[in-house]
Amino acid sequence: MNNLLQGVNVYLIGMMGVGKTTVGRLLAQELGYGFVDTDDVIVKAAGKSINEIFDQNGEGVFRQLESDVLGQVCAFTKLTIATGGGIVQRQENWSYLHHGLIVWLDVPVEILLQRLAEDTTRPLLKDNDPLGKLRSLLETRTPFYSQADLHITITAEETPEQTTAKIIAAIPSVLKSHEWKVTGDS
Ligand SMILES: Nc1ncnc2c1ncn2[C@@H]1O[C@H](COP(=O)(O)OP(=O)(O)O)[C@@H](O)[C@H]1O
Ligand SMILES: O=C(O)C1=C[C@@H](OP(=O)(O)O)[C@@H](O)[C@H](O)C1
Ligand SMILES: [Mg+2]
Repeated sequence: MNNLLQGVNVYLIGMMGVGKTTVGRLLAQELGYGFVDTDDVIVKAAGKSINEIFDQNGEGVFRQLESDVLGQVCAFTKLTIATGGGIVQRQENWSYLHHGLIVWLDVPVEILLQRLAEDTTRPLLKDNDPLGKLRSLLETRTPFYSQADLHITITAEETPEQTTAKIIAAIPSVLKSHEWKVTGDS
């Protein structure tokens, strides 16, 4: 698989809680790739949590940091990159994402809510109606997520390992048609 990808980066996109960070780490191991989480890089660079960035500096500052990080990581190869759920909403980010293979992880919002019920690290979910918030974010973002090269739907019972295997099985189907023109006769 690694040979087939020829070092092309893999970007995981999708709603908060779909498992981009969890699956991204596993996928990187399977591919023999490095792993980067854009949220982690932002937190380290800013020296504060995502909640603190949103509270003290505002979402706009967070989004600019996110674009800056994405612009920097896309200069590297052999990376699996877990992005934040809102990265797709800035047009400029797509010019970075399209350097690699983009995988949309898609989980029903009811499952996302269960997974994130006790979570306090996602500022956008501090809402009186978190399910409504997730639904409305998904509605806004679906046209963007749909631009991914691969759409992986995930069921309630699926483990991160199973999702990782599904992504790996699906990658060959998109490689040949893609603009990086990854070569290979078979
Ligand atoms: N396949 C899965 N099944 C059950 N829980 C999962 C699965 N994948 C991720 N989780 C859990 O859901 C939460 C969000 O996962 P995370 O990887 O941080 O998602 P994202 O980076 O997309 O926001 C974490 O608590 C994680 O342990
Ligand atoms: O959906 C979003 O806008 C966000 C998702 C978060 O990352 P995850 O998708 O990894 O949860 C994080 O970037 C921030 O809280 C904003
Ligand atoms: Mg994450």
